[in-house]
Amino acid sequence: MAVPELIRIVSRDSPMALAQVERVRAELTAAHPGVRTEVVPVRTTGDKWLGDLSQVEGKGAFTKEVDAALLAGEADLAVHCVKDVPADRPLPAGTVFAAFLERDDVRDALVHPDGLTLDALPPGTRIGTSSVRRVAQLAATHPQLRCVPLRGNANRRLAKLAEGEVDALLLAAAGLERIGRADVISEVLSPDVMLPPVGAGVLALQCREGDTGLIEAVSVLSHPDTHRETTAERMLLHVLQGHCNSPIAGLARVDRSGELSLRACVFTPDGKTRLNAHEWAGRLDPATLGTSVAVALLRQGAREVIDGIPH
Ligand SMILES: NCc1[nH]cc(CCC(=O)O)c1CC(=O)O
Repeated sequence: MAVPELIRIVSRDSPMALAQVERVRAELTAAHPGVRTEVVPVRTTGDKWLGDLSQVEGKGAFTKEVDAALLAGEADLAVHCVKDVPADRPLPAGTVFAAFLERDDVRDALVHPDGLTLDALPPGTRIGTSSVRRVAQLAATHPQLRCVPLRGNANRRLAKLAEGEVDALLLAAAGLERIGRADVISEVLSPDVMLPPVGAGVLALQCREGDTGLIEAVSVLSHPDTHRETTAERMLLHVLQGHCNSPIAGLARVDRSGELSLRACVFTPDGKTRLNAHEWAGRLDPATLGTSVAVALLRQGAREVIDGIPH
């Protein structure tokens, strides 16, 4: 196998994204000593536009410019948070996932300056989050709290918290760890309290379809159980065909015996309706499990819930 001498890696230019690239570089050079890597940072629409994401044309606000650089040949390998890669459509034509890295923490975390936990927050506490998934679940379990729209990368959100624009934040624990700020976490929320989004904590490596040498070289970084979980979760989302305003959560897990299961929820924005499905794969392959759980949710009325939300 001819490993390319130089691999140019494209990614968003946020501190979290660049930390992700460093992990990929470290894993690549460990697997292929002697390989050189170069970083090609790009700023995406999602980084530039700090308003409502549903007002940005189409999905993929955090991936479009990265994919374009890959397709234009300005880089050879793209690093994405799977969570930010649209699952309702195929990957951009001419590109493929070459690997899913071992999954990090999937859970959301509460950041409160005085270290309070979610249940201890006083009524009216302003929680900075623009995630419809977080807002819906919080509305259901903690209606006394107030969600305030807040966008921008994790570092900017922490700055806004410090400035007093909000009283607390909900952020992915994995993201905080990546930027070296796990110290601000006051509580890591169990998936039973806050079910994570599809693809939480997973990094994907994407290549040009024809780049077979690179695809083969990069595929050694792939983590088989993460691949199974991610495949089930993304198929769920593909079948459900949600939109930017539809709160959907989904978490697949491979347990100690190697069994794959998938739990997923579809909510109304106020959290008052919560459709729930949980299935074990048994003899089903991961993608078929994703379809099966989606169909279970559709039978409970997920289509009507999703289409009934303005977008
Ligand atoms: N939408 C931004 C984004 N994309 C992925 C992560 C977290 C890390 C991950 O799940 O891979 C975050 C930040 C957050 O939600 O706090």
